[in-house]
Amino acid sequence: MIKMKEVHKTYGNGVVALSGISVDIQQSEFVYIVGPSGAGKSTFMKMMYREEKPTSGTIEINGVDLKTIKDRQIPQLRRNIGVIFQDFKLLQTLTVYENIAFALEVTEEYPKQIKRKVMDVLDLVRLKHKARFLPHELSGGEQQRVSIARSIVNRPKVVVADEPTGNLDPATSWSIMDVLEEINDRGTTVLMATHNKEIVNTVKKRVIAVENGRIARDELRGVYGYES
Ligand SMILES: Nc1ncnc2c1ncn2[C@@H]1O[C@H](COP(=O)(O)OP(=O)(O)OP(=O)(O)O)[C@@H](O)[C@H]1O
Repeated sequence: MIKMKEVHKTYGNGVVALSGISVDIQQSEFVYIVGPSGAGKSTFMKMMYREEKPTSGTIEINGVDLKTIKDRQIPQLRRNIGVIFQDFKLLQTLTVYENIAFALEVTEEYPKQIKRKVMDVLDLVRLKHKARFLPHELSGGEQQRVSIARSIVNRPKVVVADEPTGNLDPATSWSIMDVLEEINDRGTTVLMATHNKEIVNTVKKRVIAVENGRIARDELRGVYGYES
């Protein structure tokens, strides 16, 4: 479902962030992207939702070639790919409910359907009771669960999570991991860039290690393999 072929990325300042990345990821896989700081993990993730374009090479998601896609088709692409960030990126003036509904309204759904879908995902992340809260009234873990709910409300086939536990304490990180595993069990492909050694070494999944912009390891049920 995700095919990267010989992907290179050189930023405008001349930094080579990725070189010669080729990888195949199947529907329903759970993949950790690990590697030292500055190795190219975020750049790899940004390619998936076309925040960045490759300098050369091809990326295909669900048969759609991201290189030839037109700008006006990007919103459609992004509805098929849920994105979760380390810093949640919730809209601070909107309630939990509104933050999630916002992601749906651009798809022009009926109000009744919007309500059902938002409450369903809030149920999944165990936050139905906080639907009317504002982001600043929630803990970090709760905010991340809202952002996960927002990322999956359009039922994307792929969820891309860039350091989703980076700002959270260990116990909260495990609860986020539970939610991501549940989404994955329902058939969604999950790509998670992380520095969380304990999670990677405990919840065994495919591990793709990026070092100096290249794939250094790609192992099923792999290990974190770095000191921190
Ligand atoms: N927008 C940008 N413009 C120029 N250089 C960039 C840009 N974004 C990242 N880089 C550079 O590309 C390289 C890879 O960065 P990237 O953020 O992908 O690494 P990372 O593995 O995610 O790091 P970390 O674990 O610290 O988040 C780094 O050398 C970084 O400085």
